[in-house]
Amino acid sequence: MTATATTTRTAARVADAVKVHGAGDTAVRALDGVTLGFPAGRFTAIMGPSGSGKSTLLHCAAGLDTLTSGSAHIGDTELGALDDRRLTLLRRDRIGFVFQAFNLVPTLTVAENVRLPLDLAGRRGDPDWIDALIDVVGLRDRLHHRPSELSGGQQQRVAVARAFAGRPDVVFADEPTGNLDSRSGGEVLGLLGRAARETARAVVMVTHDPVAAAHADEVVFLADGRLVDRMAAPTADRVLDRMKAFEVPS
Ligand SMILES: Nc1ncnc2c1ncn2[C@@H]1O[C@H](COP(=O)(O)OP(=O)(O)OP(=O)(O)O)[C@@H](O)[C@H]1O
Repeated sequence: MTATATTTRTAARVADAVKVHGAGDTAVRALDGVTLGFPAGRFTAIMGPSGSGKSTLLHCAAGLDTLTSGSAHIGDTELGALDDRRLTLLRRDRIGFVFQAFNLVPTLTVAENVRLPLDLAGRRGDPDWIDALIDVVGLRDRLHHRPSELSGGQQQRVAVARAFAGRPDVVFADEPTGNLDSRSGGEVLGLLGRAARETARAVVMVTHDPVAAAHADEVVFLADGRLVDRMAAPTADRVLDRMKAFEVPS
């Protein structure tokens, strides 16, 4: 029998990740030995109580912050081995970001905003890829509009297309629907999952919202800086129940 080539590539990962913020009496161990991989083609949500280390994990996995010990990789590249310049280039060329604030440039059109990271990097990019992205996010009839002429949901769809424009290994999203109503938020979340699967990229999202997390292929739960649970094929009710279990009875 021939072996099938179905092994999923791990787009980003952390191993034994420890992050201590501050020093001395005020030191906080925000990550306490997390080992976790984010597969290509999958949408992963990170959940956990306030202060459990979600943002710290996202920032360290994305090279926006450095680990105290352990390692973080994007593809085969270990982030701790890079100097500041190489880390900046890696973030620019191999990682996409989507934030709660859409962060679009108001004077540029939709098409120009999507291409912006490529233009700043002096890269031509892949026109077919960008063309396909425009269809995935459903903005073909808005390409020449400016952000102020778009709804919040449409603006965040532009930000999603921009995050994928440079064919990154992984897209990190930090509360991407925090500024959207539930319908637009649902559209953006559906889009993040579809973009992950159709472009075979990893999408990693931090959220507080069980409804948002239910759009992911898998939810990972942090508590006190540790990975304490994972849930495949999540539903909002199951995620909510799992979150309730973190609440300490008073
Ligand atoms: N720059 C910092 N300096 C000191 N402590 C920090 C810093 N950043 C985070 N922390 C602490 O590290 C712990 C984890 O914070 P983090 O922001 O990663 O948690 P979180 O799960 O994202 O929280 P939330 O859901 O409230 O956004 C918290 O105790 C927090 O107070």
